[in-house]
Amino acid sequence: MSPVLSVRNLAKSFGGIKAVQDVNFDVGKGEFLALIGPNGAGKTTCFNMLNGYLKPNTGSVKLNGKELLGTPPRKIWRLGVGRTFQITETFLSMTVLENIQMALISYHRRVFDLFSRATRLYVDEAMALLDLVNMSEQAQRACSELAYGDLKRLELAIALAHEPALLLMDEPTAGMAPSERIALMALTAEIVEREGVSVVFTEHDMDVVFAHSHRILVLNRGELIAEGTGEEIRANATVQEVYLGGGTLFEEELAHA
Ligand SMILES: Nc1ncnc2c1ncn2[C@@H]1O[C@H](COP(=O)(O)OP(=O)(O)OP(=O)(O)O)[C@@H](O)[C@H]1O
Repeated sequence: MSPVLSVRNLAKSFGGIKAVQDVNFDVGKGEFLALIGPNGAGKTTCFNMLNGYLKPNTGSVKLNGKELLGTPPRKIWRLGVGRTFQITETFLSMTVLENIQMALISYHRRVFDLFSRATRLYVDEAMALLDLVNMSEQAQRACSELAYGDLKRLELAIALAHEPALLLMDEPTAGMAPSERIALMALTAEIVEREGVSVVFTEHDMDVVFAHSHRILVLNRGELIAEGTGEEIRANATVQEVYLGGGTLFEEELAHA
């Protein structure tokens, strides 16, 4: 089956810093792919080139065979590359349901004059999305009252509102307690399976990475140094050297392995 995303020879430098160098990988339909690496490895730079926020020096990024480079971020989003956004202050004052409705209204390019009218739009679709992240019972709650983990689930539902083919999640569990991280990614994995969405995520917590990803890509100093299943990555000597040398979380993980 042809890949959903195909990345070839992707490179980006900032002055003398080679943030990403000659990166190549594919993402299959329904694949849950982790992009890991020590601090400064180039993960965020890679993501920002995939979603159009950063222009690469060289390379090609194709979504279902269509070249994305040179396409503005909003258009890339419309073509099916989604990302999770943090819910900002304004949206925190709205209810959970209203937040999803706003995402749907924006996706369907509906124009509305008064918010009172907007409250009637896309209720069923919004409830279905809330159901997907097990939050339908919290539909009428104000977002400002939500626990942090619930807010993250809501952000996931919002990202799914435009039915992306590929979802990019840059450190989706940042700031969460370890048990919450596992739960959020377990839910994401379940949705990936059920809806056939492809996901690429970055994550510093190796327990989360090994628990749920189908495949792992390892970046170091901008270069892809390894690719494989959790087991293959754990056993990879180059990866161990990079992480042990860097003294990161991975060190603890390897000690427990
Ligand atoms: N806008 C920028 N200007 C200059 N240098 C940058 C810029 N963005 C990233 N870099 C540099 O590029 C390299 C890769 O950074 P990047 O943020 O992509 O790494 P990362 O793997 O996401 O790191 P972290 O895990 O710490 O978020 C780093 O050396 C960083 O300092």
